[in-house]
Formats: sequence, structure tokens, C-alpha cells
Amino acid sequence: MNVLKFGGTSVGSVESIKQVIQIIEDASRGTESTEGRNIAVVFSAMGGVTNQLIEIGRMAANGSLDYLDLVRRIEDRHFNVVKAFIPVKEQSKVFANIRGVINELEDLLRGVSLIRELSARTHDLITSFGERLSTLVMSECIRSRGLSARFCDARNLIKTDAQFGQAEVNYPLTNRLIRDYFANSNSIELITGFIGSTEKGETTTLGRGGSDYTASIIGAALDADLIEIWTDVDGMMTADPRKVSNAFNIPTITYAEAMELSHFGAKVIYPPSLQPAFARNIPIRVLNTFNPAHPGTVVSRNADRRQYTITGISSIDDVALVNVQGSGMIGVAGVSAKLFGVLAEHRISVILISQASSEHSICFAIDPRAADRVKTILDEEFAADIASGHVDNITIERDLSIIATVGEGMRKSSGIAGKLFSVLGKNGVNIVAVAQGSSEINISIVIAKTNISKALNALHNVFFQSEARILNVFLVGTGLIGRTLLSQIRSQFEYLRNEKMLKVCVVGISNTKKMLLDPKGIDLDDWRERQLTEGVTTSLPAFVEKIKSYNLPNSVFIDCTSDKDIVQFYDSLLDANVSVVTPNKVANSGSYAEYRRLQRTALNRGVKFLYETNVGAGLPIINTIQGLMTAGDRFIKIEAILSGTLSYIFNTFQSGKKFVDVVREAKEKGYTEPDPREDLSGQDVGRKILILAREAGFALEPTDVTITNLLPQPCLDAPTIDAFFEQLDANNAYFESLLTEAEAKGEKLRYVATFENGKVTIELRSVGADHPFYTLSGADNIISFITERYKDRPLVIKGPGAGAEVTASGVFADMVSIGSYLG
Ligand SMILES: NC(=O)C1=CN([C@@H]2O[C@H](COP(=O)(O)OP(=O)(O)OC[C@H]3O[C@@H](n4cnc5c(N)ncnc54)[C@H](OP(=O)(O)O)[C@@H]3O)[C@@H](O)[C@H]2O)C=CC1
Ligand SMILES: N[C@@H](CC=O)C(=O)O
Ligand code: NA
Repeated sequence: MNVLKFGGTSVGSVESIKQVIQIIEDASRGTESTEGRNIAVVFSAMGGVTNQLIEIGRMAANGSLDYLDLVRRIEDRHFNVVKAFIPVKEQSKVFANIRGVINELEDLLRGVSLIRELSARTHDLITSFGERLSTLVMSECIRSRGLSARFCDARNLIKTDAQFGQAEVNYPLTNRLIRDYFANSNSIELITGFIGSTEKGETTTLGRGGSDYTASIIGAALDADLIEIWTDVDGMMTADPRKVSNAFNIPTITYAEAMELSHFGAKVIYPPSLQPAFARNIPIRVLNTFNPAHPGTVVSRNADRRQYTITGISSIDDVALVNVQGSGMIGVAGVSAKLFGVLAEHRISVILISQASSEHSICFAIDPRAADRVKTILDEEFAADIASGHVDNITIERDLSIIATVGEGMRKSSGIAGKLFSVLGKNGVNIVAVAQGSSEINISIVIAKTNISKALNALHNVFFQSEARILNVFLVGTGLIGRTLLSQIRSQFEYLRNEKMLKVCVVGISNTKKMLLDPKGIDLDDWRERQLTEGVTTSLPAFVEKIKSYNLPNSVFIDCTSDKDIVQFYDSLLDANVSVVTPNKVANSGSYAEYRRLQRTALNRGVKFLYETNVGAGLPIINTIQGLMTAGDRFIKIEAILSGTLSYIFNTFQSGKKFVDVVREAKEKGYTEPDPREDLSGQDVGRKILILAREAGFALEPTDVTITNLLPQPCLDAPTIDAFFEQLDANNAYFESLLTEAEAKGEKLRYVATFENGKVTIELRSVGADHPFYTLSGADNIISFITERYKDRPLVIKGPGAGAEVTASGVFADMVSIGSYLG
């Protein structure tokens, strides 16, 4: 015997009822793969009808006749189902049956409106009409399909006490009645959910999850093989799919897990009402009426072996936390008895409790709607303790949420709490309270409500690791480096997702003109068109505000500009747990205090501030210094060629070539700064060597850097970049003289930065063939470190130090390393 139960949405419309009838037919006749079997089917009221009946009762009790209209609407809905499924010539008989039930309801309501009183007993009787009508209509529809089916009013089977609204079942009597009724059943049994009756015959209802409860009571009494709960989702999910788009179906789950998950918000089934079935070890399958081929979720005593340590994550969006604390509570027995005793007396349900072992405070979560009442109750109960100073004032914190990670796999398995706290910490989610039952299958945390979506997504991402970790990227600057980075992300997307389990989701893109933001992610095939058509006028403060208000997990801000103003946002972004990656040197080459501040904020927040491409583009220079420093090495001297542009110029500039043309080539090849004067004036190199010295542990200020400028004054003074190029042309003789002088000595021009004895110098030198810097080619950089450990022979890094591809790939590597760190 199988018991099937269909919820309100399943019997809510003509379309859905078509599905339900098909499912019932298949179940009773058997499909190709299964044999037909006896079935009992329990129905809820048509979706929305129970609420309408409650409203109708209230209206009648208030003396308003508006209820008549609502009654008509309920009647019409049931009539419409009849019209859709039952042949015309049979309809009038069924209409009459429905009318009969509706008449009974109307008589009852007339009585209520006369006496203007709605008792709990009458309320139950009124709401019982929902299931009685839906089941009546469903029976007629099923019979008209030629199936043998019997309507059963559950009030004849389920016997309860007289606690109206939430009646207690008299199991011995109920079980006997059910078994007797089914003993001579030879057709499909169609049963009203939710309702029962007292021994005196008064109608009662079974409370929350009522129709599930009916199915469970019947299944347990008959020792059913399976109970199928047909609803409108594909079984239970690892998280609420409205909040976590990557949530997926849980194929099997234990009763205990289902209980914990549903307590914390997963509303698919209400396990307490399935207790009778659990007790008899009857499996329950949760299925989707609208997608019947999906296997759904089986709830049973033992779940299948799992790939993941946790089974699901659920949440309660809105809770209030009550805190009772005081020195007088330490070591005093009975405080909690008094506290929870008085709460129980007032029927206040406590969702979560946490008490530190110091016994100095107890906090517990409740429904925020009860918060004011709880405060009054406790102030009164503890008045004497508060007056004597044993208990401090009782405080209530609002706007909080609870997240619960649930799973049998968590039991006796270490590292789960560590992972949970670590991922929330890195994402800046503050944990207000924690509770873990000793069953170890649920860790619950209380957090600010504003962080609920971020926390759920971050946790889901880290605990269900077969899916790629998501990195949410916000990019400013779509010039040479920015757009090259986007195309690298696009071409590496699949590789990162499949091989590195990292899903890079570009959420924001901005240049000086337009900014485009889409929390669902921007497709990198047509980002440029979308930016133009859908983007809005750029405002950096607004862009940064969006990043913060989206509050997405694993957020990274990438600055691919050379803008000076943008860096003012870094600190507040890091402080909001957004990592920052940048090739822009401005932030790290300003005041030393600012440089340190960014480092500290990142460290305090557990996020990353990465800028490998500040020096030598993609060459591993900053990482190398940081590695040496971490390992305790000490820097003595740094000597380097740090400008790809100048390197290229001096490697390419020869007699017969004009200097201005070589500079133009460098710009076209993507080596120069947006304004090439930054390179030729030595400013760019100045910034780089300053950053290297700082990384090497020296607290240098920009004023400690002495730069020998290469450019004649008119070049520097030129009002535009074009005018600057004209001036370069006009000063060709000066540059040729530099070249001729070096060539005459058989030497090459090199722009060398040196850091030694706390001082930085940058100058144009001509070096001979014996010098290690002589043999550079292209836009190569070379950096030579002399340290305590690399004293006799320096550590040298050499290679292309400018260009779009190498720079963007350095930014890319920083970005990916954040993905690995956050995961
Ligand atoms: N080229 C190289 O080899 C290397 C470059 N770098 C650094 O990379 C950075 C980018 O260089 P590159 O791509 O060549 O520069 P580009 O001039 O090509 O691009 C700069 C981009 O930044 C945008 N931008 C500038 N200011 C703002 C602002 N306030 N708000 C929004 N967007 C802004 C520009 O917008 P718009 O398009 O509207 O003008 C443009 O898209 C620089 O800091 C440079 O020092 C570092 C290492 C090597
Ligand atoms: N303009 C720079 C690019 C890298 O920072 C250079 O030429 O080195
Ligand atoms: Na680098």
C-alpha cells in the first residue's frame, strides 16, 4: 500500500489537477516498470481556499455579508474543475453535490453572523470545508476517468481530543478505524486531509502541516510501503533556491536531518507531522506534481552515503535575540529554569539557545513579533534580580537571521565549524551567537539580517565543493589592460571552472563614461555592447556603493586604471571585505602611512590586497620579495631596470631612427603608461622602486626618491599628449646626442634604479658589455637583489616587464589566487 498526498498547489488549478489525475492513474494501474497497487490519496484544500475560509469566518463573525462573495468564488473554482474534467451530462449531479456542501457552509456562516461569535470549534468546522470540497471534486473527476475510487471523509477515521486548531490524535481508536475501513477496500481511497473529529463527532483540525499529518497517520496505521508527498518543488534542496541559485536536490535524507532543516525554514514538508510514519520507519518521498519524472527526495531512517559532509543549509530570515546576563547568574542554579519556565508559561517558542560556560549570560532567539512581549515578561519575572544588580538589564537585538548547517556527516567530523567560521570571517560576516546541539548534526549561527544572502551563498559554495567556488569580480578600467584581462577571463573560463573549481563571475564593469552592473554576471561575449547600451553614466562612489550593497560573497575589486582618485576607495572596500587587485601603482607609492594602512586593513579583514603587476608587470617580483621577507631574509641592495618602455626605447633607438618614432612604437605596443611622460620623466620607475623598497621593509616616503629626469622642460610642459609628441620631435637632437655619446664608448643607455643604504637613486647610465644590464632586449626588466642570503651572487629576475598580455595575466594570477584563498 502506498499513501499519496497532494498539497494545495497540486490541486490548485485545472492544469495541475490534470497532472494529479495522471499521477494517480499511473500509481493505481502501474506503469511499464511498476505493478499497480492499492493506493490511498490524501488531498489538501485547493490552494488559497483555507485562508479564504478563515477570512470568511472572520467576516461572518463581524456581521459583514461580504463573505457571500468569497463563498461564491470558492464554489466557482470547484465548479470550474468539474466543467474541465467531467462529461457535460454528468455534471449536474456533481454540481448538486457541491452545492449541498456549500449550503451546509452557508447555513453555518449564517449562524455565526447572527450570534457574532466564532469559537475555535466553529473555526475548525468552517476550515474543514476546504478539504471536503477538494476531495469531493477530485473523487468525481477520478471516477469519471473510469477508475474505481471511494470518497472518504477523514472525520470518520481520525479521532481526536477537543483541542480545536491543533487536536491530539487518539491513536488506538484511529488506527482501529483506519484498519477496519481499509480491510474491505478494493478501490482507490480518496481522503480529506487536515481534519478529524472528536468521539462526539465534532470536527477538529490537525494544525500545521495538517494534510501531511493525515497521510502519515494513515500510512502508519496501515504499515504502508511508502508515503508520497506531492508538492510543487523537486524534493528537498541543499538550500532555498530563491536565495542560493546553485542549490540542488538532496536525493536521500534522514528523518533527523529533515527535522532540523525544516525547523530552520525549509518549508517543503513539516516533519513533526510525519512523526507517526517515522516511528514505523516508513519512507517518505517528496515529489513534484509539476515535474513527476524527477525522483525528488526520500526521507528515511538511513540516507545514502554522501559526497558532502553537510546535507543542507537552511535559515530563518528574521529573528530577535534576547540577552539575559549578570554577575549574579554565575553558579546559581535555577536561573534557566526560571527563564524558560516563564517563557513556556506564556507559550513563547524559543528557536535557539546559547550559553557560555562562564554562565554569565544566556541568549536565545525568538520570533521578533514576540520580542516586546518577552521583554515585558522577563523584566517582570526578573524585577528583583535586576533591582539587586544580580541580573543586568535584559536586552533585545533585532534584525538578525539564523543560518543552520545540517547533516549527519558532521557528526564526529572535525573541521566543519572551522570551515564555517573561516568562510564567514573572510566574507566579513559577523557571528552574533552560535549553537550546536550535542547530536552534532546542526550548527546554528545568528548573523545580521543584511548578510543572510551573502552568508548562505558563501557557505553553500564552500560546503558543496563539487560546484565551483564563485568569485564576484568588479572591474574599473577597460583600456588596454582591463579589456585584455576580460578576454583572458573569457578564454580561461571553462578551464578555471573545470580544473580549478573556480567560477569567475564579472558583476561590474566601468570606464570613465559608463558603468554596467549585473549581480547575475555579465556575459563576456558582449560586455562592450551591453556596457554601451545598458550602462549608466559612471560614478565611482556609486559603483563602490553598489559593490557594498550587493554584499556578494567572495567579491574582488580590480582597478585597471592609472587614476589617482580611485585609490581613495580601496580602504573602505577592503574594510567591507572586498579584496582588491590592481596594476595601478598610485596607492602603494603615496605616503608610507597610506601604504601601511591598506596592508593592515586587508590583514584585519582577512581579505587580500594584491598588486604583483605594480612592478615588472607579470614578472614575480613582489611575490619574491614577500617570500624572502617572510622567510626572514634581509635586503641590502636592489638594482634594477624597471621601465619596459625605457628598456624598449633604448634597445630600439639607433642612429638613423627618430626618438619620437621609437616612443610612438612603445606606446603602440602597449608598454607605456596612459601618459608616456610618466615613463620618460622617470616618475613610473620612481614609483616602482619605492614600492620595492617598502616591500623589502623600508619605510620610505616619495621624497626619499631622487629621480634624474630625461625630458627637456618643453616636453614636460606640453598641455596634451599630442603636443608632447611634437615636442619630442622638436628635441630629437638632444636624444641623439645622448645616444651618440654612449655609442662612442661602445656602451648602451640604461635607466637604472638603485636602492641602497636607505636611499633611492634613479639615473640614466651608459653601461659597457661587461655589465649585466648590457644584454637586455625588447621591453625587458631586470631586477637584481642582494640580501643577507643572496650576498655573493645576487638573485636576478629578468623578462618582459610591460605589455598588455603579460600585465593582464599578472592581474589574472592575483585574482585567481584570491579565489583559492577564499575557498
Ligand atoms: N601597460 C603595461 O604594460 C602596464 C600597465 N600597468 C598599469 O595598468 C593600468 C592600466 O593601464 P592601461 O590599460 O594601459 O591604461 P588605459 O589608459 O588603456 O586604460 C585606462 C582605463 O581606465 C579607465 N579609467 C581611468 N580613470 C577612470 C575613472 N576615474 N573611472 C573609471 N574608469 C577610469 C579608462 O576609461 P576610458 O576607457 O573611458 O578612458 C580606461 O578604460 C595603469 O595603472 C598602468 O600603470 C601596470 C603594469 C604594466
Ligand atoms: N609603463 C610601464 C608599464 C608597467 O608598469 C613600463 O613601461 O614599464
Ligand atoms: Na610583477
